[in-house]
Amino acid sequence: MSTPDAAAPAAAPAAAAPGTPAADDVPALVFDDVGVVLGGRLVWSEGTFTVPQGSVTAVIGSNGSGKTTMLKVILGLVPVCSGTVTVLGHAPGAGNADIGYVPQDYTALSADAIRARDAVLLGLVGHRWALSRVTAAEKAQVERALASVGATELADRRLSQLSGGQRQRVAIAQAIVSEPRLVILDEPLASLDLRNQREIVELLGRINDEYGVTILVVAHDLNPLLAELDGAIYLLDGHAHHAPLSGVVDEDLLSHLYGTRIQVVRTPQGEMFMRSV
Ligand SMILES: Nc1ncnc2c1ncn2[C@@H]1O[C@H](COP(=O)(O)OP(=O)(O)OP(=O)(O)O)[C@@H](O)[C@H]1O
Repeated sequence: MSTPDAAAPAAAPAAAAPGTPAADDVPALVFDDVGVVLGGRLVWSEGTFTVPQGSVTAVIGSNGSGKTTMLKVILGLVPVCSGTVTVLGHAPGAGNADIGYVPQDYTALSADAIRARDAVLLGLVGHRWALSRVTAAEKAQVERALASVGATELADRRLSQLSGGQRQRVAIAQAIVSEPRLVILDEPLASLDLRNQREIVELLGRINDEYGVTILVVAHDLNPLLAELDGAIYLLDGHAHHAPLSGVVDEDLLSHLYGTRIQVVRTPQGEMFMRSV
């Protein structure tokens, strides 16, 4: 886990027995008839789906449909009002050491004056920050995480001195430094230009390919992610669903989801993209 917020004590939804080891063959997520109420209002319900380990999955839906709430349920930060949730074989919150989290407002949450290397270190030893010396092995792990996101040269710079794309790399390094099995990112492409969007998506694809890490990413625009996606959790008409990519890239579904006519374009070169028409 990479943020103090995400490391908060889990709520206690009905779920799988805590302490069950996260075996490689358990699904990343199992939702069974899950619903969530916030402030007395049902956000979404009837969530019944399975997300396999090693997959890249988008979380999509219109503004306010409950995407961030979905992530908070998975992290054990929001209790469910019905159904059961299992995350890597555990109750939500119980297996958070296996989850890396990049919040939507990473920059706002992190102290701007902190150096990139120390921000990544927080993802590894945040729970005992300043309590004990950092070991050589932990320092090496931090350098590896920085290198794997192409941020070695940024290590000594303060977050306030980095561009949005550079900060997003540091945020991802912080999320993966503890070698999690599931990485959750809340709108990591928001406010990035097209080149940085492409680079971050390629980086997520590489983390998924090389380490088999399951990736869950909230996105408003599926286009930059299409090459890497296996499927999507979509929030539609107050219900949570999951479908493989072939099921999600459907003009009627996407038009209904976004409340505007969406056309799926396939080029003779085999490329695919969506546009509002
Ligand atoms: N703590 C809370 N108490 C009451 N209602 C809340 C709380 N947090 C969120 N909500 C409401 O729950 C709904 C879902 O919010 P959420 O942030 O999950 O949506 P979202 O799909 O991530 O939105 P966006 O795309 O705009 O970021 C919204 O109507 C929001 O106002």
